[in-house]
Amino acid sequence: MPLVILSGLPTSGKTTRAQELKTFFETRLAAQAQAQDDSAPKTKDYRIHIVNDESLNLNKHVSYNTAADEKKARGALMSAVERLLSKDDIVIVDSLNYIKGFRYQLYCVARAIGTPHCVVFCACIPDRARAWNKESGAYPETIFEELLVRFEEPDSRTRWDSPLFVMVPEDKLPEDEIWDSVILKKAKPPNMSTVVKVVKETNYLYEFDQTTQNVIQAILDAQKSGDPTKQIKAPLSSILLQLPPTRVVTLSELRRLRRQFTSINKMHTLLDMTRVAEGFVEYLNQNLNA
Ligand SMILES: Nc1ncnc2c1ncn2[C@@H]1O[C@H](COP(=O)(O)OP(=O)(O)OP(=O)(O)O)[C@@H](O)[C@H]1O
Repeated sequence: MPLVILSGLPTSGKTTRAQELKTFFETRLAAQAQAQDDSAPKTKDYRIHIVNDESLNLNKHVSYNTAADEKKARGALMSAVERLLSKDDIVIVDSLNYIKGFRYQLYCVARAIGTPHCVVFCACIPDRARAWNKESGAYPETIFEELLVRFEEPDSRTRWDSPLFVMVPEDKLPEDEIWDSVILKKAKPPNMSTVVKVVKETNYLYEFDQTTQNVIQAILDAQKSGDPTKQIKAPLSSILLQLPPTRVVTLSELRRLRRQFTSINKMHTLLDMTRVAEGFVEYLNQNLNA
């Protein structure tokens, strides 16, 4: 049965999704068994496993410390997948899976035993994942920031990242699409998130630049004409921008923060422009008022 590879930034909601997926598979498989044959034994003849740091007794504060520690942790993950995956076992790999070469190796394990696979990408803006990490204390701050920079986002154009299901924390799990592609193994039309992604990639950086530039322009306009203590409504953002009340923000400062925000986020080509604008406003609120 299939291998489901989760991928996402640290503390972006992967384990939450893994549990949701497990419950979904259990419910749907049980309903299917019931519908097929009422006299069928009620015991399940399939197993569903979540492989993650917790199941492997790995400590995030240690596993990502050095390249050697990471290699060891990835080795443990890979061995568990190789041991568990079979025609009767669904394996959900709940880990960052942020290196494309590693996702390729996982895909090869599924191929080797002739079972389908898919990638579920938990897309989440870095600021939100950062806030969740602060709350949960899952990763030390420096390790969190390093992982953010190194993250290699899944790309549905590669065979090992396809089929790819992309969702932000608010999205409903695309249960039927996942079921069709990895359990029923129907030939899959590109899913909506994939289509949206491909369209976006062409213009993404241009739109990203325009969106963040518009936020900066809104600040400059407000500073020129208005009361600097008021909150500014920047284009596309429902989150208000709060300027520091006691000083004027310079253009070079804004440009520097925009460069930083761009370098952290430009890889995340799945964000729509509303999220980019709001992410940038939140980033400015944090950094201008620190
Ligand atoms: N949709 C959501 N809404 C609100 N909070 C969420 C949501 N998803 C996850 N969280 C919170 O974010 C934190 C991290 O969630 P979770 O453990 O699922 O992430 P993860 O990506 O598996 O983390 P890790 O990288 O540590 O394995 C938790 O404190 C959880 O409560």
